[in-house]
Amino acid sequence: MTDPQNAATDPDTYDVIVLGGGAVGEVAAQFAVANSDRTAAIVENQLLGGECSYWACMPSKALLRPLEVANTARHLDGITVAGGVDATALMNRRDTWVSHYSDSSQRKWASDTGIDVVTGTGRLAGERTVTVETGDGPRTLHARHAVVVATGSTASIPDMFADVAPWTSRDATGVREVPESLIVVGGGVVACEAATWMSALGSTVTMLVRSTLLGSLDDFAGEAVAEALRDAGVEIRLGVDITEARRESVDDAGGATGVPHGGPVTVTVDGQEITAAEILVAAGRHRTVDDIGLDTVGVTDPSQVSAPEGYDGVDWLYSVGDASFGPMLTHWGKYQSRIVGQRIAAIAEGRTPPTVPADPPVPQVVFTDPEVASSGLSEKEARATYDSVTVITKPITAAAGVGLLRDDASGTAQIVVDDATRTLVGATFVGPEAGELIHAATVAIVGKVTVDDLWHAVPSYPTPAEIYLRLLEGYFGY
Ligand SMILES: Cc1cc2nc3c(=O)[nH]c(=O)nc-3n(C[C@H](O)[C@H](O)[C@H](O)COP(=O)(O)OP(=O)(O)OC[C@H]3O[C@@H](n4cnc5c(N)ncnc54)[C@H](O)[C@@H]3O)c2cc1C
Ligand SMILES: NC(=O)c1ccc[n+]([C@@H]2O[C@H](COP(=O)([O-])OP(=O)(O)OC[C@H]3O[C@@H](n4cnc5c(N)ncnc54)[C@H](O)[C@@H]3O)[C@@H](O)[C@H]2O)c1
Repeated sequence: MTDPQNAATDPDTYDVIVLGGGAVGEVAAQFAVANSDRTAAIVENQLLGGECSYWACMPSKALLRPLEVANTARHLDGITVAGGVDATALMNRRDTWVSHYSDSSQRKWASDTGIDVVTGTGRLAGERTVTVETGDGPRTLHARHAVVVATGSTASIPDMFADVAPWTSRDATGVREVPESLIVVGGGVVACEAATWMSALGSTVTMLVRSTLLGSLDDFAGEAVAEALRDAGVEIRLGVDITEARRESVDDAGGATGVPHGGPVTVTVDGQEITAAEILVAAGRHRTVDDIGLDTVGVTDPSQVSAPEGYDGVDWLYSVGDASFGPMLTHWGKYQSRIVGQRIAAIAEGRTPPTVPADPPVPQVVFTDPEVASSGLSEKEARATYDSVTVITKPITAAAGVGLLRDDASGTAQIVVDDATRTLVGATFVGPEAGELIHAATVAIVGKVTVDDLWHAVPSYPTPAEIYLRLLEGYFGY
């Protein structure tokens, strides 16, 4: 076996090994070697760039943005918009944004950055060691400094749906043949976003939701999205119980995505049968940590291997992104990767790693129409966390700048203030450009800016950001 400390010329020894080459793993490798002669390998068994680049964020937002623009244009007096959705052109746009499912530009980036990509399935095999099943046989890699687990997640398919070969989010984002009708199981972010574009593409969509839409956010967010989806023709059944799912002829099309997986699907929901041409199961995601050899390094509880501290004081093993038991969001995983990469670099160079704030707020944008954006705590979470909070809620159109964006603008803006420190601890916006508005709240929460100081941060007139002024006026009783 190679001695990791004396293997400078061994092609199988790297300073850092990243297991899993999604968008998050790439950033971990990049920051671990930046401005140094350190070496890194990323082990990847599908496309470099991972779920976000080919099957999640990029294709879904490529499909949703033109729909949002068209909807806005339809609601601006003074211009006329002809026609509806050109499904083929929309899917072509999606294909462009996923680089036609080729990772050649990502591989070029890795090569230009001095990072090796080892193609194959990797597993931890003892301390600082990763074995990889490559097309050319097995390889054993050694890490001088660190191994970062960035193996991501896969769609969860509850047992009830296993035999019907349902569509997952990969099929929905990769849609090639639009089913005439579609049952969507779930009321989370994937379900709401996919219902938006599948309905616009011409599918008759029925959402079967066991609780409410966007249940982790304050109620007004899910209610606004439900109303808009219903207006767009989506049937939404909330609080339902699905007891059976069956499909007479299953055909997985050789693993091809976005095409029918067989004949019609029938589900029994609250005792009643519903049949549709296809079914999309959007019931959350399962972290890919079960078969990656964590047991070979003594890890019995994968949730303990987290960014930024590493595992139980061990400074060579980290996990980031969807695999890390944190929020499953690309920007959050990339943030973890910057922290971990900087930490690995600092330790390798004998420096003290940068300090990291304990609980930075997690922002999220749901790209429905209306858009939903949140950062930090919901009202429910804040009330459970702090002794006393003040919640200020305004119609999003209370700022003239929002009303100007589109004639049908509607939605809600909310801030949550901790009364003890008079600082923002959460914000939620529903409405046009909500995703852009939320970053100011994130900055205020991270900076622990008091409402008294925010009062002097003057938003320009007439921009949507004036909604902050309305909220502060509400706080101060004007
Ligand atoms: C439909 C959809 C839309 C989304 N939209 C957004 C959005 O708009 N914004 C947002 O922030 N987030 C969004 N997300 C979430 C986002 O996609 C994930 O948080 C992000 O992809 C996680 O990145 P990751 O690198 O941790 O994991 P992944 O992207 O899953 O990458 C992990 C990689 O590891 C590889 N791998 C796994 N095991 C092994 C192994 N043993 N050996 C070798 N390679 C391995 C996999 O092939 C994969 O490429 C969306 C998710 C979905 C499903
Ligand atoms: N814009 C974005 O940032 C974006 C977009 C898509 C996905 N994502 C992320 O991807 C992850 C996965 O999204 P998701 O929507 O699949 O998960 P989710 O956890 O947000 O929602 C899962 C939904 O499925 C329901 N569900 C779970 N098990 C079920 C069962 N057995 N039967 C019926 N319903 C069931 C839940 O009640 C919930 O409504 C999330 O963490 C999300 O944040 C982010």
